[in-house]
Amino acid sequence: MEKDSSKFTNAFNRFEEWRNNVSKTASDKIGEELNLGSDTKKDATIDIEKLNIYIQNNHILKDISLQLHDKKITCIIGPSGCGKTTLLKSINRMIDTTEHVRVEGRVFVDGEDIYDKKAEITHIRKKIGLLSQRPTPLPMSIYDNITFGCRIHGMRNKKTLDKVVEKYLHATGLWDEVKDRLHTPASALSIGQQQRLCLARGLAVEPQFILADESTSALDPISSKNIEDLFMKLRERYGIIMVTHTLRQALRIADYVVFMYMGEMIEQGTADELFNHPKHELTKQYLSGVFS
Ligand SMILES: Nc1ncnc2c1ncn2[C@@H]1O[C@H](COP(=O)(O)OP(=O)(O)OP(=O)(O)O)[C@@H](O)[C@H]1O
Repeated sequence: MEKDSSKFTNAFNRFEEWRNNVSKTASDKIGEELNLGSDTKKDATIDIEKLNIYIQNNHILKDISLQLHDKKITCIIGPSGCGKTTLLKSINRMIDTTEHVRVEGRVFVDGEDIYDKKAEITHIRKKIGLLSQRPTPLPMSIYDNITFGCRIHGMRNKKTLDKVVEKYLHATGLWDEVKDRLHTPASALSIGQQQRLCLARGLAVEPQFILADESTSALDPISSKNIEDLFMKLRERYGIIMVTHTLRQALRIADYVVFMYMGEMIEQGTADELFNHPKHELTKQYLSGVFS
């Protein structure tokens, strides 16, 4: 049995090495092309205070208090059904789209209580973009996908919109791949390209935070690595909060980790604290594969 598992680990490590080599060119290019300009953006935080969420009277999130950091990647991990996606959706009020939901507690984004009666949802979602599990291009051209949010927020000038399209296609390493077909349907792009386009669309409205819900799980290994590399670059400017099922992915990219179990936040800390010195027995069991 031990022999089998070491065979598996060796095969996995060889696969990772291959993937790193194959994706190196693409990832170098993203590094070169990602020019987001000088960073004058002030650091923001997300403060979650005693958040409880009930769906159809089931207590889904239990008394979560947590601070999420700007310019860092925080990975939310935990077994299936523990509430990771619900937590993510509660941070930009996507949870409001769930039927029979009740929210108690408060979520402050850059000091603003997003559950305050006066809070404006469009404004909140502009501050906190969401990248879903599967790419969700709008049924329109590449160009219109990127400018969609900007137009909603009142940007009309054609030259400014052209600049936005070029900037964020560069930022996501897509410019060279699509610059000659900006006005063709986004649906014709590969799945990996579509996911980068969705990220470019989210970035174009200048959010403070990016939420990513297993955003690489539907992608092939190379496209998945490209998105990971992008996140590593983007954290110079944005706070990224990412739900992942893959512990190896969290190990590769997380600055902070939050471990959840059955609706509760069991443990949180820096990646080093949580992976190398977990305090809670449940965290230790989860990391060692006792349950998944
Ligand atoms: N719209 C809904 N109606 C009823 N129950 C829901 C709804 N959305 C989520 N739940 C329940 O809330 C709990 C948490 O779900 P959630 O999707 O947040 O978990 P998760 O940790 O992201 O799971 P997974 O890793 O499998 O995606 C689950 O028991 C789920 O069945």
